[in-house]
Amino acid sequence: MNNTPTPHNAAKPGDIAKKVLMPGDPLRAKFIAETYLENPVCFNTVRNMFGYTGTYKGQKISVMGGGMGMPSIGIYSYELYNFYDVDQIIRVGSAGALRDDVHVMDIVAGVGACTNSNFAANYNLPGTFAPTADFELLQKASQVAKSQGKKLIVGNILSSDVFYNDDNAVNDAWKKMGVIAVEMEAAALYMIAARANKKALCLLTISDHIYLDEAIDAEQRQLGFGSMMEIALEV
Ligand SMILES: Nc1nc(Cl)c2ncn([C@@H]3O[C@H](CO)[C@@H](O)[C@H]3O)c2n1
Repeated sequence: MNNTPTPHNAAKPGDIAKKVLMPGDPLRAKFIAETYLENPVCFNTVRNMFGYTGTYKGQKISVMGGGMGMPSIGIYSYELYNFYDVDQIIRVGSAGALRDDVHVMDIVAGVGACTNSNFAANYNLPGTFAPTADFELLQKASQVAKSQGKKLIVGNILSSDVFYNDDNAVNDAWKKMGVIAVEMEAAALYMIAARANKKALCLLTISDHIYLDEAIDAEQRQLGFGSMMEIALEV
């Protein structure tokens, strides 16, 4: 470990567990810590990107917000992997469905993350990098979901730099390739993990549908998120 604390994370060496859950919203990180972890201790309040470490079924685990967008999760995940010796980060987020057979409240695992971002330019590659989830984490999540009697939809997702598309035709283009849903962080997390030779997985609860008129209320959002959390905590 070096450079800790960082400009973005006040945690000291040893404050953070090897396993980290990462929602986008730091208030969601606070909720997860207070709801699922025993004796949660806050290790970061820099920029209000809250991070906590506690135990779940006796195992040390941390939860920290990653923010919205690839630059943000790129900073926090880079520091966790490279400066705090974190082994695995599971992003637990929300996404908008593209496929017609995917609906709000469904739980999705991104085996791959397409992107319109230029994030990979950082690595000076002679071609197109394929950001992918760690197979062991994905396999475990699939097993846990099955043991909990839950459907886990596994496939390609899209990490977009844009929430408000100027031309929604872009959604049609991604949909024709079978992309399940759109969010804004997974591709960067997968690239940062690959470069650091660490593990990452993105689990998503579908909160919107780009094409179908489906919406969920706050209670359903909380319920759906909880169902996904019950999987993520066991991976
Ligand atoms: N582009 C986009 N589109 C839709 Cl329909 C989304 N639904 C949830 N998100 C996620 O929630 C935040 C945006 O509200 C982002 O962090 C993103 O990962 C979405 N991001």
